[in-house]
Amino acid sequence: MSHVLEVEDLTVEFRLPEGILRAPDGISFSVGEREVLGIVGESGSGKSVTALSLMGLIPSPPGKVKAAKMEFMGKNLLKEVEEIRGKKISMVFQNPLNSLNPSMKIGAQLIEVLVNHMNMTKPEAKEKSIEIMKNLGIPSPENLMNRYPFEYSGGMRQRIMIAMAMLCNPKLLIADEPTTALDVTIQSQILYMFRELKEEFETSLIFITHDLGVIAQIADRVMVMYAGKQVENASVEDIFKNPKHPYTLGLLDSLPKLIPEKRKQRLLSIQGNVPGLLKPPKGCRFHPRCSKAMKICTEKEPPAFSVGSSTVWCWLYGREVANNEAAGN
Ligand SMILES: Nc1ncnc2c1ncn2[C@@H]1O[C@H](COP(=O)(O)OP(=O)(O)OP(=O)(O)O)[C@@H](O)[C@H]1O
Repeated sequence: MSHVLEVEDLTVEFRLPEGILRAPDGISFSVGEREVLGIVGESGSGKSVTALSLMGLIPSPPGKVKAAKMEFMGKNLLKEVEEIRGKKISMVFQNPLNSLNPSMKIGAQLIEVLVNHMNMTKPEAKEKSIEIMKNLGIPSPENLMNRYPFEYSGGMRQRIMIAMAMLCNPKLLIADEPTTALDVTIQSQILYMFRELKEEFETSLIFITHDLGVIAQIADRVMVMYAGKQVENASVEDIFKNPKHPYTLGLLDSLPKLIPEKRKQRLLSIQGNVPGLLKPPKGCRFHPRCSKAMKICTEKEPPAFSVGSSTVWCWLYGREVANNEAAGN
């Protein structure tokens, strides 16, 4: 699969009065054409900062983005993000009210994006906006153009934001917890819309959530983050059927309905809290909460280990590799 996005060793450093906070801290990942990469992890793991860094939206100071590679369709995002943002990469946030202008009619907001970014005339922009909303299954788009955001429910506003993000036909859409504020029925409708959109517009998607249930419905590949680090990167099938990292197992434990009874017995529930990132634990950041932690986990940060088609940052798999090597296999 060819990649639209390749990221190597991405770190965002915040220089704060209390010290330096790094989240994400040295993560690498890629997104293939029409692939949905789900990023999952507890609050504060660095999911949003990762997304904002791809959009060039990290406030500086205090933030500084560093990466060995941050390439989007052959362009260096560290240098050329201004030309790409809002056109070839767009983003949808959790709260559409913060992104929509409350005092402007919806139609005027959509038209403005196309006039400014795509050099369209107003009639062309109006026609295109209506076409995109129709493609996304938004009911009565002509009528909607003459209304204000407050006249619609949260779910409909989020649909409008998705239409707005799709106006310039982006190759990559980043959605940061876009369904978190919505009730479950509306949430599945919006997830369905994202799935359709991928096919309709041939767009790749980065979908950020703290909810593995949502990941199960939308992602092809999953990056699990913990305290600024990635701990596992695997296909959605492997994450659910053959999870590797004790943290992934712990997250799955909170989803009893999706897990066969037998496996549930050996899963761990995650005790404790995500550590403060100003002074993260030495070695593996998850070790203070991990029932399988070994001495090495408290001393040395785990490198990436390939296990089948998954990549996992955990010494449990390093031990296997080390033992195999010692046995001469
Ligand atoms: N502008 C900023 N200045 C200082 N620190 C920041 C800033 N933005 C984020 N951080 C810190 O970076 C870390 C990662 O935050 P981030 O918002 O990416 O987490 P998250 O995984 O998206 O969590 P949530 O699910 O709560 O949004 C947190 O410790 C946060 O306090």
